[in-house]
Amino acid sequence: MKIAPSILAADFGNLRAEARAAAEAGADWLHIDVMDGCFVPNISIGPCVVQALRPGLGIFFDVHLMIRDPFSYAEAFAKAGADSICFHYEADPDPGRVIERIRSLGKRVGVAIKPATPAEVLLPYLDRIDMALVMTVEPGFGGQRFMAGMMPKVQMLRRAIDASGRPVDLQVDGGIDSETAAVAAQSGADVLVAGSAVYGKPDYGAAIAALRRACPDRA
Ligand SMILES: O=C(CO)[C@H](O)[C@H](O)COP(=O)(O)O
Ligand SMILES: [Fe+2]
Repeated sequence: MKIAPSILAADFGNLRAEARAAAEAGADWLHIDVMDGCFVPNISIGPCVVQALRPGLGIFFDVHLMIRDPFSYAEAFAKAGADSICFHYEADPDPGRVIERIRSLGKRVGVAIKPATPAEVLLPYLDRIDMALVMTVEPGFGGQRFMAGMMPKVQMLRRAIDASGRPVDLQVDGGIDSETAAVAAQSGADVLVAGSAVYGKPDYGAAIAALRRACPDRA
């Protein structure tokens, strides 16, 4: 199980130290939420912030693009130091061309689906992506309640990924805490994003360890 703290819940006045603290506390990936005020009703950070965080920080940068036109912006995030670029299926009428674009930039590629989007839309792309992301909140804000109703989508994708034989990560994002981490892991997720459940706690190491402990062995 990989734990990916989301810096959306970090102290933005202290972002470099916060990113480093999560890495030193045992995080596997750093989840970086990018919001444009168009695709979602909130604005967070852009490529220059990703670039500012990169020097001296070896942790895997998992960039979650909640923006319109990911095709055009992928290059800026790749140059800024993203390791993985995950865009929303709903953000481009031709997700295949965005996948190819990110791949051509030499980055790992993920595709995310909003709660109203059926998981079946991802099936045609499982042969060419590195990660599928099932949102368990409406994208746009941290600190929302986990939507357990998304678990059948996670279960279906777990079966499809296993059947494909490809190493596709299955990420769940939104409302993860010790209780919901167990639910997501049991459903087949292998990467958990956690904003408030890490950055909202006084001890990041203990918070990450608690999430890991909550997950059953299968995960
Ligand atoms: O993509 C996101 C919101 O759109 C965030 O990654 C997510 O909400 C994490 O925050 P929390 O764990 O507090 O729910
Ligand atoms: Fe996210």
